[in-house]
Amino acid sequence: MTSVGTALTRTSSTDSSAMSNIIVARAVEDDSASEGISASTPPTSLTDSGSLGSAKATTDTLDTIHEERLHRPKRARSSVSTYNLAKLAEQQLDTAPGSRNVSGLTGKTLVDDDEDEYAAMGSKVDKDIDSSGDGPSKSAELPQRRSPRKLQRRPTVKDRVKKAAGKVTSVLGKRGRDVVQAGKRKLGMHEAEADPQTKKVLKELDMGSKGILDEMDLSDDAGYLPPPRPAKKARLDSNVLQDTKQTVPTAPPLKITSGKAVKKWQQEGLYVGQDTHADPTQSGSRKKLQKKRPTSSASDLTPDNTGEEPTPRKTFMPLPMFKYLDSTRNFTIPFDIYAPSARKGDEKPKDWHKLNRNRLVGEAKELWEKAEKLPNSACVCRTPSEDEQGCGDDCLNRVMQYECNDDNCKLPASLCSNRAFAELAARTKKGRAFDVGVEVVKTGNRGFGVRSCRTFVPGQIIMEYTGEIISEGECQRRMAEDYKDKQCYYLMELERGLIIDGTKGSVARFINHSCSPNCEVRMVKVSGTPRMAVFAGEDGVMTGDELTYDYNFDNFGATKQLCYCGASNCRGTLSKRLNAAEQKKLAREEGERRRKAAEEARKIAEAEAKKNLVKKERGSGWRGWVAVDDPETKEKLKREKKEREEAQKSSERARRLAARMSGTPMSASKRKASAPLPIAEKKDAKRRKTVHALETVAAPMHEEIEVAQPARKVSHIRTVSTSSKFTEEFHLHEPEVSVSTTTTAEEVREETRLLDENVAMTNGTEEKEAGRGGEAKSGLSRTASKGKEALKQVGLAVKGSLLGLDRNRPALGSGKFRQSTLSFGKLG
Ligand SMILES: C[S@@+](CC[C@H](N)C(=O)[O-])C[C@H]1O[C@@H](n2cnc3c(N)ncnc32)[C@H](O)[C@@H]1O
Repeated sequence: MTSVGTALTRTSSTDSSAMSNIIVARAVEDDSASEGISASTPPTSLTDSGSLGSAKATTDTLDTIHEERLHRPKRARSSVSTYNLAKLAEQQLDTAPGSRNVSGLTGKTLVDDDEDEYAAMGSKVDKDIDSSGDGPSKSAELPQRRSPRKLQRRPTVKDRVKKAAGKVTSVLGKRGRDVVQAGKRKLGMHEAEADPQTKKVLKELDMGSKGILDEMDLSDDAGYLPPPRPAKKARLDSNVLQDTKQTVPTAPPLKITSGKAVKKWQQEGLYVGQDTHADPTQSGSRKKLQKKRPTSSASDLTPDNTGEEPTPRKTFMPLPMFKYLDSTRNFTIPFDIYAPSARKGDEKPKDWHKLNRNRLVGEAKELWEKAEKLPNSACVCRTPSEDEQGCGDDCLNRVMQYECNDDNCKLPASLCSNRAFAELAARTKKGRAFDVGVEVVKTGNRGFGVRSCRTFVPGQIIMEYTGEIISEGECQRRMAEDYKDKQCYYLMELERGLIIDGTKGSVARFINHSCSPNCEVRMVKVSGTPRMAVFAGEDGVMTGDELTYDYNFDNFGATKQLCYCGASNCRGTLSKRLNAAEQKKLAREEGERRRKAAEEARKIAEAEAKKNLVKKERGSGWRGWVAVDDPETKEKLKREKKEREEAQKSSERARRLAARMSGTPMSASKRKASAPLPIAEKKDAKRRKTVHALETVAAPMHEEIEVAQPARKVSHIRTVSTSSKFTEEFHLHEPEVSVSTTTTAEEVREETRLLDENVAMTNGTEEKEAGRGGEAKSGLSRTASKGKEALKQVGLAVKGSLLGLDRNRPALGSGKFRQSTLSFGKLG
């Protein structure tokens, strides 16, 4: 490629556009020259008609511009192949250097009248492309040879701007440096005149290797650089404002844009906030929405094209998607995003004939026609203030259950709030899911039901209850014959003895009953015709809620259907709502029933508490083992024991014991007659009975004086028995006490008293138990028999001994006594 020397300027950074933006400044001698050539940038593609017609366009009048505004110029598409313009320019320069124009191609623009030149250019291009081998020949794509008139392109916005300005501007930014500088000076962007040295540097900087210009970022630091160019739009605006005023004061105002497509940001969807300015109900036409919405741009605060206040862009987090929702974390989808919808495969109601309009059936027709015409109603509501609604609660039409319309209401529809059916008709006309707003779904235990797919404000109409309008007679017949085996009835009283049978009817027939409903059904006369509709209750309806109303069911049959509404105030059955007096009576009865139940519960609780108290007082009788190595504990135990002894001496029991020992036994019957035994004693008495039976065999003269004690840890120390004396020594560890039994009656008594409390001994099982104890067996058996013998001699009998050694530790002196009884008795 031949270098075009210093005259070439590169203004774009991309390869393709770099080539297409080449201009030959050599041909431009001064500012006036630039006027002549105006926007004669070589075509960047075959379809870039803007370039082709540019020369002609500059001569058009403003009138033409105005006309042309009706037709938007087509923009060049980047996908279309472009000429190798550098090469073309090179050839043109070589072949006709003297006749080059600013495009550097032919010395004339492509739309020059000289047809031969045009043809030559076409063949040149063809040849050039073919020979380059870059791809298929583009000759087929070349503009067809046509009259110069036809080749004129429509002026673009830029053209119009230039025209309006009257002189050439730097609209396209594709001028030689001189032209650009001249243009800048014209725009008041004065550049300091560079000295020759600076010019040289600039020249060098402008030149890249191989004659291709590099795009340079020349910072202001250099001192000789022009001030930064204002944004293109600003330049355009200032140009137009300046130049239009001066040169074409009569020109009609032109809408000037930068020519760039404005990025339109989505206003709804996953990544945008929820309360959009757009009404989602109107979202059918994308275009409409776009118009409604303020145009936003990348910045968060961007003034829109309409010149309104900047609209802050919503920066909410996106909705959680995919994996996040699969996790076990509970997540509630915001109501205005949540869009429940029946799924594929969900059960659908069968045998349902949809009927979206009321249909008069049988004699109902006659009744309807014969019926006295309803009197007309008219309201006199005043125009509401800004924060009010027209035709509110005191609207005469509303009170009379009439819907307002243009005949009976003076307010315009937009200000009247009593036009529910009109609103419904407008909303459902489109028939889209959101507008309809409900769907039929299967419930757990109440058959099908109706779910809301959107929100409804309190009192808003949701849907009409339609079906066959029948007479009361027909209703009875259907109940008795047609529906006798049915579980569900869809009959609703309309008025004047007419009934709507929704068996064939609208979706409203599927609405279930609730004792705490979120909707209500009301009759409204629309243009004199009574119609039923379901309205949102006083709390409104949220997306996903099941719609319910109170059936206030008149149950003629004997059996009442159970209600599964689950409300806290559920009446239990699908029955009639009670009036105030009935409710009062019911409440009274309910109160009484509750009071009785509470009394009963209190009694039971008291009895239970008593039982527990007795249990607690009685105790378990087992205290468990206590370690007595600690001297302090030992001391404490001794002290406690002494206190107990003191207390017992003066106790009733001690007196009785003393009485017995002194030979005045109390019979069991007498004892019974006296003060009742404490529970522990009762238990002991039972045990004594057993003991007594044994004793009867062994020592019939014996009188029991000892009772059983729970096992205690006892160390047997020594048994000494002589003919006159029976001594056994043992040590009781809990409570800490050393016991020495003696043969004397006094000593035995004393021991007995001590043992009464502390020592556990076996009765009757001693030999058996001891038999397993090896050494203990002989020793203890012997001791026992000797002891008994000795006691006999001193007038005492002993039944039982220090036996019942622990099987695992049979050695004498270290055994643990299990439950055992030591009985002493006086020989008769
Ligand atoms: C007008 S239909 C409602 C739609 C009905 N669930 C269906 O599947 O066609 C009335 C019937 O629904 C059932 N139903 C409605 N609400 C109910 C409730 N709260 N508890 C039990 N059954 C109910 C009863 O069988 C009743 O006769």
